[in-house]
Amino acid sequence: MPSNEDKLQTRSIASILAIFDILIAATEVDNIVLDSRSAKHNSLFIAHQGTSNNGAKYVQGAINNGAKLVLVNTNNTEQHGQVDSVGEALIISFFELEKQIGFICSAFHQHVSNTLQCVAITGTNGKTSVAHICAQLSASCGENAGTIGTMGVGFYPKKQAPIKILDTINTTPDIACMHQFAHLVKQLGGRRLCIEASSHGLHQKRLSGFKVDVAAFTNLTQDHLDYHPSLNEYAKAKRLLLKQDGIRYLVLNADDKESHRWVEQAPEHTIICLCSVNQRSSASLLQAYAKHNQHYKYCIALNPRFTPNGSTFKIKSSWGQASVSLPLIGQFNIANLLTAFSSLLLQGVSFERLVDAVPLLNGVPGRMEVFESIKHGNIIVDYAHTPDALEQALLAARQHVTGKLTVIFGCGGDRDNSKRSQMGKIAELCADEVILTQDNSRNELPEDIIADIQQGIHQKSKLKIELERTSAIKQAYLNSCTDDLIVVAGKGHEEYLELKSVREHYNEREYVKQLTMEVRG
Ligand SMILES: CC(=O)N[C@H]1[C@@H](OP(=O)(O)OP(=O)(O)OC[C@H]2O[C@@H](n3ccc(=O)[nH]c3=O)[C@H](O)[C@@H]2O)O[C@H](CO)[C@@H](O)[C@@H]1O[C@H](C)C(=O)N[C@@H](C)C(=O)N[C@H](CCC(=O)O)C(=O)O
Ligand SMILES: Nc1ncnc2c1ncn2[C@@H]1O[C@H](COP(=O)(O)OP(=O)(O)OP(=O)(O)O)[C@@H](O)[C@H]1O
Repeated sequence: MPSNEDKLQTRSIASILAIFDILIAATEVDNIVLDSRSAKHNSLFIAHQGTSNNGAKYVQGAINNGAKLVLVNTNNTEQHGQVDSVGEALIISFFELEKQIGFICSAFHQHVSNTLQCVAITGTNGKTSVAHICAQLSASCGENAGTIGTMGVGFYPKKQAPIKILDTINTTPDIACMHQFAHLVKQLGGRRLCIEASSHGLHQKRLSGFKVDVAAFTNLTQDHLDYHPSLNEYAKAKRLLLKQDGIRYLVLNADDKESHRWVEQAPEHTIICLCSVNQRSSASLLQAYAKHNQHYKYCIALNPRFTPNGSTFKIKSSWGQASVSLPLIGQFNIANLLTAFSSLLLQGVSFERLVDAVPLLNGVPGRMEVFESIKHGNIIVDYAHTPDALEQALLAARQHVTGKLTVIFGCGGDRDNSKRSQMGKIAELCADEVILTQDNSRNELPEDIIADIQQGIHQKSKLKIELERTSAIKQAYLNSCTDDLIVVAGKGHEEYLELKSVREHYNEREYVKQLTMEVRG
């Protein structure tokens, strides 16, 4: 496998600049970066206007790190193409640079996104799950697929175990990284790319120049109100995905009322697939609707039955119907499956092959991941960190427990604090015991965050507080019986705890695995 450092087949930067009437001598750059800290020998650094800073401040830093070429914005047409030198580096002024960053990065990477079947997923919850389910199904059906999102850049080769290529800081990385990572996936033999489009990423245009074939929307509930001024603005940011280049298909969650606005604003000629895990009534309505409108398809799940390890249900769709057994916990994973399934059907993957691939699915690490125990209750490690996700996770867990359901969670610091008491309320309502602990408290005191969560909890008899996360898990575990279930929410796959702005190593999945094994032995 090529490492991230390997040189990719890229286009000459001089030929790209020539499109904009900027003529420079043949100059080879190895990569394009928007962050001076990632610049290396032979990089092109593009000074991008961010939300709080302008990349122009970091030109010298990029040059110190080895950047050979730098593009900086000018609003003066006469300065367009002006070249200054600093040591051996060239700094080129570019008129309205911001509008062309996507094109430049895309052209440098041979417009790779045009050559991949790209599925972009947005929504408050389920993006990572859908992206990974989609890539896994694709690989099982014989088409290698890559993923870009919260879990970094991944690759699902057909007939082999998935590969983690690299970690990313953001769910939706910056423009230069998006094109570069897509190129890596292509280089590994990827035919499909499943990407997570976060509301921040869409609002900050991190998908500029990226061609998307299928846009999928999972759901909308409250999150990120520290960044978006209102829920309406947050919803609008998500709908920016509709403006992405190349969209031919939309996959929408018909059970979420926000989907109506997606339908209203859908680009002309897109084919829309409506998914539903709701009751028969809505399902037959969708079916009838799709029959009378050639722009609509449907994909619905009927009669779900929950088993200890997942669910069985019938899929009815514009492409056919079949009974399936899904080895993932929770009703929301049925919805996630339908979204991934429909995206692939729209792109021409065979219904029968997809149906055969469903029982082979593996869960996404840290998403409703069950650690079984013989002597005590099982533990589920989950990434729920929004009110809706916590509710869905606990409702799902309830379907798999006969004894006591305990939830252990905290909330992140320096982020939307209005969700804290709501999460407290949901925990009290859906679990028998609530243990509050620390999450990534960042610059806040964990005690203050816990106090905010407690505002939503009235039955104090249900409540325990244990600041130290592993102690909270251990205590709950040792006090549990075999028919009890413990859900530890918030950290999922992450391998750190961010306290006082310092990231300490912390791997909850490893800890829980050890704990359940130790006591077993
Ligand atoms: C608030 C926010 O979204 N910030 C993101 C944003 O930063 P920014 O626009 O403020 O960048 P900036 O600091 O103004 O810098 C401007 C430019 O200078 C560059 N720079 C900056 C510093 C430096 O030393 N050298 C340098 O070259 C930056 O790379 C950037 O190109 O653009 C950066 C590059 O794309 C992101 O890394 C950064 O994410 C920060 C780390 C972050 O925490 N973002 C979170 C809120 C986020 O985006 N989350 C979503 C997922 C949300 C979800 O869970 O659904 C995500 O997609 O990750
Ligand atoms: N379709 C869904 N609806 C509601 N909750 C969901 C759904 N899918 C997953 N969840 C819950 O949300 C949590 C996060 O899931 P996932 O990582 O797939 O979402 P995400 O949108 O990628 O989140 P993030 O943007 O924070 O990375 C899961 O651990 C689970 O508890």
